Amino acid sequence: MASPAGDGRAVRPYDAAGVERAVRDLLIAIGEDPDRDGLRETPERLARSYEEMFAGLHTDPREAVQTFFDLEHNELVIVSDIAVYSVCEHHLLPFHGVAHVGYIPAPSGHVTGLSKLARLVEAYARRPQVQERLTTQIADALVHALEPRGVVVVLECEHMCMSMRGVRKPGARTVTSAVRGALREPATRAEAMSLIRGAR
Ligand SMILES: Nc1nc2c(ncn2[C@@H]2O[C@H](COP(=O)(O)OP(=O)(O)OP(=O)(O)O)[C@@H](O)[C@H]2O)c(=O)[nH]1
Ligand SMILES: [Zn+2]
Repeated sequence: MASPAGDGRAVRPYDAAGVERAVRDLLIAIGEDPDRDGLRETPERLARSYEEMFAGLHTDPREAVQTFFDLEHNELVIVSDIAVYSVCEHHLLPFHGVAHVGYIPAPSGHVTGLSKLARLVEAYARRPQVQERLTTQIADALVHALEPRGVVVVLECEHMCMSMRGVRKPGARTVTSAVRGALREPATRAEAMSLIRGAR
């Protein structure tokens, strides 16, 4: 156990061979033949896919926000409709949708590159997640990196575990938000929410 991923957790290195073995066992357990033509390379493919989809376990996502600009802007900056693809930790099925990320820089705080907000979303999304934690982690990482006056993060996602199985309600949208600092004030929060809605 080593390499803390920015939140104090000890994380084992990615074990591709272990994933391959597990996927082969899974195929057998569901009643499939892992040696038939179409499935022979599936354990290796899925091991490669998981390495990509769970790469955020092995990085400190906060490193995504380390480009700062010396520019004065004391009002809202919002990047909306950032595509989100993550995996729910309950069923290991995808959830996907969009993130809207905004902040108000502090006079003495940092302004970062716009793409860095999307990189931050991406880094935390590439872990087994629940939508609430993903939302909170993005907001708290921005507070930590930028020391802004305020932060707002809104995620709107559809969970495949609710669409293709279980309750089977395709199209149901889960909306989560995390709001910090000055953006908790009703007027500022309302402005942010109307800008997010207006961008749609
Ligand atoms: N709060 C929260 N719940 C989630 C998230 N992703 C999936 N879930 C829920 O996790 C719950 C797991 O419920 P369980 O009763 O343990 O599992 P289950 O029998 O498969 O539940 P069903 O999905 O209702 O069939 C379900 O209600 C899912 O909808 C998420 O990001 N946040
Ligand atoms: Zn789920």
